[in-house]
Amino acid sequence: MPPHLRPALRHLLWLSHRFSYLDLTTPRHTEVTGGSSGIGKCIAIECYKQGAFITLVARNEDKLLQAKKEIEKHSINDKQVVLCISVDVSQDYSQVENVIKQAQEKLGPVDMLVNCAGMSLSGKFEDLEVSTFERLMSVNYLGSVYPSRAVITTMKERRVGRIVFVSSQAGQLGLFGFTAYSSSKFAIRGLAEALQMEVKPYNVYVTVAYPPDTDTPGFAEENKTKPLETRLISETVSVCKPEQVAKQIVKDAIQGNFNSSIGSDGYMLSSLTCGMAPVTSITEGLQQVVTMGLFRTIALFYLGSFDSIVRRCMMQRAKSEIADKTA
Ligand SMILES: NC(=O)C1=CN([C@@H]2O[C@H](COP(=O)(O)OP(=O)(O)OC[C@H]3O[C@@H](n4cnc5c(N)ncnc54)[C@H](OP(=O)(O)O)[C@@H]3O)[C@@H](O)[C@H]2O)C=CC1
Ligand SMILES: CCCCCCCCCCCCCCCC(=O)[C@@H](N)CO
Repeated sequence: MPPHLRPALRHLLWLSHRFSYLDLTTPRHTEVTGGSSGIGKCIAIECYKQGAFITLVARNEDKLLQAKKEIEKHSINDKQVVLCISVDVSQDYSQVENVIKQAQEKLGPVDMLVNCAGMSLSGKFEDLEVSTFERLMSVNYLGSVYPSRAVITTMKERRVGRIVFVSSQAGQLGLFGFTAYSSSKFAIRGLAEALQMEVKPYNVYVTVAYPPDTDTPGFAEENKTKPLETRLISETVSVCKPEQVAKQIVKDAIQGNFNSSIGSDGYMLSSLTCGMAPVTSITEGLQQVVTMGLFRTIALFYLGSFDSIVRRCMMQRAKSEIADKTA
């Protein structure tokens, strides 16, 4: 057998025997950044319903307390705890490390970390402030690095752990209006792929979720400033409920799947953009191999329609400018 075939076969064998289910009823300590609103709050509820202990991380204390109350309604036993931590995950690493240490002293080592704190701002490249690029990179990217960095050593030592990153469909393709947002979400994928290769031998599994537009307070905020082009392009895919997105993310995370996506567009996008991402099952790998050409063909049609939306909007604007001048 050629020598390079041997590790490949070993990998296949490992895939077919892999058993890495994380049982949240044990109970597990799950920490959710951005857990006070939207997708993060629904993820916390989903884990709580399965018996986990929860730490919520976000800045605004009122929102945290309100979310805590809402989550506690779903308890399945009277030992369950919801802890709230108010911190900005994007500012100071030592502060993030400190508060996570305090949470671990109270509820034990973190078994699952969900990096869901994030924000989106859209606009044409030249209209976005330079500070917006810095802000989105620090919240969406560094805000995922800091908490992960703070828990990874203990996870490796214990040979237990899940790290979930919430990227976006806009972290799989670049769209009009998302120069600042998309790049911060693409960055997460690079981090996740590299980290997964490092921690897999320690039984720590990384999941990257790529949700579509989801009906949350953050989405409503984003829509206030969305360019027409961005709105029309993203309307190609329907808006999801945060509960549905959260269910899928938690399911993929406890199964140890690297990729988590929603719906048929989500499935196609993830398959098409799998690149050198780690593969979690033989079926997944086979599906990617078989569907690649077909999905690229479908994608060419999508790209054509996106380009024509952009061109139409440009012509429309030019027309109304001329009308304004002549009026
Ligand atoms: N909704 C959507 O359409 C989609 C969202 N996503 C991603 O999912 C994640 C959640 O989105 P969504 O539920 O809509 O967002 P929301 O705006 O509803 O909630 C965001 C949460 O993150 C917290 N947060 C924001 N900034 C910080 C910070 N610097 N430090 C600590 N906590 C912070 C917020 O609390 P506080 O403000 O009090 O700090 C809040 O709990 C984001 O990463 C987003 O990019 C991905 C695809 C689609
Ligand atoms: C075979 C190929 C299929 C291609 C399908 C392409 C569909 C593209 C639609 C992209 C929508 C972008 C959602 C961003 C959501 C987000 O992150 C913000 N809402 C955050 O607030």
